[in-house]
Amino acid sequence: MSFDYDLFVIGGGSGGVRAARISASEYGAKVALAEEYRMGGTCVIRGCVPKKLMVFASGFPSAVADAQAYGWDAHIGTFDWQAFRSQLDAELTRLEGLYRAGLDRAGVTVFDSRATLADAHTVQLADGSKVTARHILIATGGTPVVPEKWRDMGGITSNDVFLMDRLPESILIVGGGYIASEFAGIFNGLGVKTTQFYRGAQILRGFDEEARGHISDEMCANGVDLRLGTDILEMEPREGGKTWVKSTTGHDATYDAVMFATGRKPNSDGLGLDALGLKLGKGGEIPVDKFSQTTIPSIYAVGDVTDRANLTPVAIREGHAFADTVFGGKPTYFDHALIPTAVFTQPEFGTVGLSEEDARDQGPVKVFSAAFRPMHSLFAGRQSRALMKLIVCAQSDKVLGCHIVADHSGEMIQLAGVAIAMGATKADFDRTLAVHPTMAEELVTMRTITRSWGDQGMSHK
Ligand SMILES: Cc1cc2nc3c(=O)[nH]c(=O)nc-3n(C[C@H](O)[C@H](O)[C@H](O)COP(=O)(O)OP(=O)(O)OC[C@H]3O[C@@H](n4cnc5c(N)ncnc54)[C@H](O)[C@@H]3O)c2cc1C
Ligand SMILES: NC(=O)c1ccc[n+]([C@@H]2O[C@H](COP(=O)([O-])OP(=O)(O)OC[C@H]3O[C@@H](n4cnc5c(N)ncnc54)[C@H](O)[C@@H]3O)[C@@H](O)[C@H]2O)c1
Repeated sequence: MSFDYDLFVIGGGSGGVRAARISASEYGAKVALAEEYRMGGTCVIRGCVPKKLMVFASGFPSAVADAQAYGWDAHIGTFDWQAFRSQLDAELTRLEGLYRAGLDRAGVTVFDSRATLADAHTVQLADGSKVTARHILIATGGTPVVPEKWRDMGGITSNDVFLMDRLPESILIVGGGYIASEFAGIFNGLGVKTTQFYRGAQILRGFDEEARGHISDEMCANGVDLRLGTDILEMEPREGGKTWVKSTTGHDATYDAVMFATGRKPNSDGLGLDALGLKLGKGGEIPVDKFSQTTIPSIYAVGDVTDRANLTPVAIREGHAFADTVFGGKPTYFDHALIPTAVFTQPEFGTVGLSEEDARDQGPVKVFSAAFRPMHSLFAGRQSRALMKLIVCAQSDKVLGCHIVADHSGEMIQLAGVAIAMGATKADFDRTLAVHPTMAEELVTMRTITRSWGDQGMSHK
């Protein structure tokens, strides 16, 4: 049977673009890709990139305050959201152009259109036309979810933040995950009166508990009004686009904006998968095997739509592995076991491997933990503390986890991730010479065990 293309990719985000480019340029496949919004997907257009630029923008007031302590006659002035936004828009347009150019160079045909599946080898475009392909890759990403009760009440999500006409004077952020906690720091840093509601006991569920507590203390000290064990009880739109909210703890206030960062769901609705007999998971994710293949052999899926680990580098690796497997003749899969990641809260959180809680459930561990006031902020008179933590298997001496709460910890954790992926032991860390004076030197100079857990009978895998 002959097809129009060897591969049709649905979705021009991190996973889809990588898969399309590698399949076409390295393996000579005839590839088409459909994108319904803007090339680059969530990461480039409304995720990692604009978010990180907002993190940078929000860091200047504290940098200027530090500058004063260092002897500079420095004053911050006011923040011009419109000026920032036009720079931001121009940068995103530039990056979008680079993505398009990359696809073009690789010889990928691009359809600026929504695409759905008509059958196991046929894609239907928004204008009704149909295109056939030997393989179809679904890389449609995810979308923010607002709790049903509060939809249509004027709340915003991370998709809307980058398109705001003006900076709100006050904001309520609902949620305790990556997005809520990052944006609480961003808005607070930009001078917006920021309240965060999280219904659970501590933000950033699933991460190391000591690190979560440390971040939340620092966020509060920086001025975020973080209310734990708190959710929205009642909500009403008010004049001038404001919103009145009553919390489950009896507090009520009117906010200029309410942002829901209450999770994301895979973009699998309306793709036509049901009709093909492809059953979705409970959260709408497309189930795949380790090679990203669905139960229909010609259809694969990568990235957030599969809800494995919803991070850009993961989507890219999955997309690349797909191309190597299907067109490169090298069966390859991405192992999701050890994922270094950073949460761009203020202070930043870099983390890789097991939390203290997960590690001690699996066997005996030694914990090395140090909280201290780093030189840079100490001199500036700030009280903020950094946290460096290593979780070590008591039997093998292998470092199982590393958790850093400090400025630039995302940069540090990238390198700690290399050592841990290589199976480094605490002794390997210890015999590495310190780089002085840095914060990271603490990672190779912690000699005293802070805590030990478990009997000495078992060892970690
Ligand atoms: C606010 C925010 C901040 C983030 N920050 C980080 C970070 O700092 N670091 C990190 O690693 N990750 C971060 N992420 C997560 C990261 O953005 C995602 O994990 C990553 O973009 C997933 O890539 P993907 O290819 O699966 O999907 P996406 O990048 O979402 O791409 C999917 C594309 O498919 C298109 N599409 C959907 N349906 C169709 C259809 N039927 N037809 C045609 N096109 C379609 C969409 O328009 C979209 O462009 C962040 C996410 C958000 C929301
Ligand atoms: N720095 C990064 O790498 C980065 C940054 C942003 C996002 N991401 C990725 O995007 C994913 C999604 O981020 P997210 O923060 O939207 O999701 P999340 O799942 O991490 O957090 C959602 C939060 O909303 C809360 N919540 C859910 N339903 C609620 C309800 N009905 N009422 C009140 N609270 C509710 C949850 O308890 C949780 O705290 C992340 O898991 C991550 O993989 C990564």
